[in-house]
Amino acid sequence: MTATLLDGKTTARTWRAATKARVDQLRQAAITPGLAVVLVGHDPASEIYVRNKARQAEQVGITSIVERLPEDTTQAAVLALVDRLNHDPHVDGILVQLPLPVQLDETAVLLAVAPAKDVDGFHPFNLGQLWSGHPDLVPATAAGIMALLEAYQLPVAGKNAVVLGRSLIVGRPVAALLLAADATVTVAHSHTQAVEKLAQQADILIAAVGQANFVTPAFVKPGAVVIDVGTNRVAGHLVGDVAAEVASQAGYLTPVPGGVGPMTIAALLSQTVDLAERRQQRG
Ligand SMILES: Nc1nc2c(c(=O)[nH]1)N[C@@H](CN(C=O)c1ccc(C(=O)N[C@@H](CCC(=O)O)C(=O)O)cc1)CN2
Repeated sequence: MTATLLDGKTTARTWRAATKARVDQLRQAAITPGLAVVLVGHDPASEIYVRNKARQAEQVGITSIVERLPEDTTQAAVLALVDRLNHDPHVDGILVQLPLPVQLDETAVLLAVAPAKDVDGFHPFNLGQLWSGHPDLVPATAAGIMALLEAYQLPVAGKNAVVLGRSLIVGRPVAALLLAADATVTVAHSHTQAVEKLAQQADILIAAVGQANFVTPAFVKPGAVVIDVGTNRVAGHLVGDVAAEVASQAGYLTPVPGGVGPMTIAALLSQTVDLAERRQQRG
């Protein structure tokens, strides 16, 4: 058996086309969606992701502003910028690219983003909505994973899902979304005992640990859906958290690159347009 690959690149392209159609509608009503991206410092991976976000936003007709701040920026300067964006009527969505330089308090910065413009869904208000079973603005990678499962008509309700990793960006929000979709969810992390055995119970296995080739065939129930969220650079190559041999054990598998990554940006753009549509409804 060889796993069916879940093609995030193609699925994201289709999603972006739908998003563009929504932008075209808004533009007829003289509304142009606006996305502000705050990038502090020069993390090379963040530079790539921010460039891709801005380029793809422009391709679907969203105006994107990238606000760059130097590596040694103070907390006060970041908060002042976020406050300005919170009050800018042309900005529908604000995101602060993570990780932030060490001198900055990430929690305080994310708290400063107005919940109604929190297109990344990291504000405690939106996380509270998510965990209380009423997801609204949700973290993009988690939304992208759910959209990919839906695009391939892979059922979630009643399935056992195991999430490897408990990060703010992926593990926690995808666990909440799987729960909201009626899966039985287990979150494993660095202190979890017998993680292989636990993972073997999964119909849906989400690998978001940030360790190349962490998930071997011994983790995978034959036929399981395996979602690889890893973006590890090994000898200049991008590799996931899932070892290549898993392809002969899983039923469905996301490739890296070309799986979850493109879906993350497609989800972000779609959610930016959700916010612009709300602006239109407010009149
Ligand atoms: N504020 C945020 N920061 C970060 C997030 C986030 O959702 N919000 N997620 C990650 C990085 N990320 C988006 O920001 C992201 C990661 C990967 C990709 C992607 O398309 N990957 C491609 C490969 C690209 C490459 O060559 O590196 C793929 O997997 O095919 C998009 C977005 C951390 N920070």
